[in-house]
Amino acid sequence: MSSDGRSIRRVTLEVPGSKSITQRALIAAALAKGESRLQNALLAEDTHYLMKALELLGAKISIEEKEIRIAGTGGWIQAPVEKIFLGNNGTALRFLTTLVCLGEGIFLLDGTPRLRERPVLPLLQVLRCMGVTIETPENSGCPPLMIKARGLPGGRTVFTDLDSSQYVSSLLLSSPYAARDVKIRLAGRTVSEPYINMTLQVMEQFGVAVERQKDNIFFVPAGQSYTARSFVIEGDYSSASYFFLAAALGLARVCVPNLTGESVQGDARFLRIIEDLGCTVTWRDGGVEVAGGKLNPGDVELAMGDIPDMVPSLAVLAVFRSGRTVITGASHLRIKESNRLAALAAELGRIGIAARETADGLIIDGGDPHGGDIESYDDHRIAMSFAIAGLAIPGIRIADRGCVRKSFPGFWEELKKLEPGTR
Ligand SMILES: O=C(O)C1=C[C@@H](OP(=O)(O)O)[C@@H](O)[C@H](O)C1
Ligand SMILES: C=C(OP(=O)(O)O)C(=O)O
Repeated sequence: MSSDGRSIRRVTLEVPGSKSITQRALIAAALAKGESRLQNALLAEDTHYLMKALELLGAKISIEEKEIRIAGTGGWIQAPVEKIFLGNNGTALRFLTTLVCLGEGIFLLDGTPRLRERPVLPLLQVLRCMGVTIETPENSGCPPLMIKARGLPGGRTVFTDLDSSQYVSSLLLSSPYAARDVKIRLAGRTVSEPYINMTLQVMEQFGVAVERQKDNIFFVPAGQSYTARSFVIEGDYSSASYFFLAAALGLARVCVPNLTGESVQGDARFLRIIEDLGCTVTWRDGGVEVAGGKLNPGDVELAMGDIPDMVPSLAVLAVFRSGRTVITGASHLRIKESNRLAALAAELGRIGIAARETADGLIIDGGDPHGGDIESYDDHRIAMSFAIAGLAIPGIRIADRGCVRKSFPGFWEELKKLEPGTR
């Protein structure tokens, strides 16, 4: 029953395979020798850019019956004549920056104007210290990158005060093929740490051992290689968060199949957050069911540094709570597909919600939202989170709906199941 006594219908909503696991599995499979098969992989703009790039680097990839088949390179990376264009795929840009170092020759990595604003400098500095020659012709520490590769030398490295975990994942993923052992130490602040754990898990699943000598020290022995395999990818928790949000707002009881409670995906924590805010979460039949509708009032503060992609979903949830929601630890949202802190503050303002950007997050006072035209900033997560607000408030229109193609091309189709009057 909803708070006004109406019974709430149950809706099953499907999400594609995890974007982050798919991209790691693609890298491991492309470096392995022999054929790997990825089932339930994400087929979306980001993964298409990565697959196209891996083909240019020598992997053979085909998609048959939704299964991705990859004949790996065995670590022999070829230098393409053309430049490698990655759209606005930050993960692929960072992962390939180290991977191309395994080859010999000149590699050019580039992307959209927004990708050209997304930093890679901390990773470039580490690779340069190892002896790799890398130029950023725009002299910005951002793409386009020109990498003159002669194999990855390896050695000891330190990353200090990370603004992206993707640099660490990048170095970890290619390190088994380095000339020497690689030892990585993380100093100071780390963000998005669950993604590093995910990298370690996928490496292990493809047969590579990484020694975690301390929480912040990783040792990858040289002379290892990935083993080609069949690999099943679990559902994407980031994509599922929009449907959990819909359940939290009382739009339906939402069941999402193909998710496990023991996932390595950090974004699974969004379920615990909404549980604490008053939702009920039940695990059944290999999936999860969320019921909500009555959110606990009062002020809350949430540190989101580990799960940055959940901030848009949480920000929209905050609109519908009475009380203040303070989001901290999220300054790295400024270097995502859009400057997500600025984008969220601006768009919440357009629907009548007081939201203020802070040095590392947002302060949002829940209230009485009204309709409005929402700018997407070519950012899938802004479009998808406000789309849920649009089901709860009349008169919300989302500009550039197509930007969801980056991670969830079927989003709007799936969302129709939540529209009033559909069964
Ligand atoms: O490694 C990954 O798959 C990702 C890491 C995170 O980025 P940062 O580590 O840059 O925060 C996350 O925001 C991104 O969507 C995917
Ligand atoms: C930040 C994201 O992706 P990427 O960094 O790979 O562009 C995202 O999907 O929210």
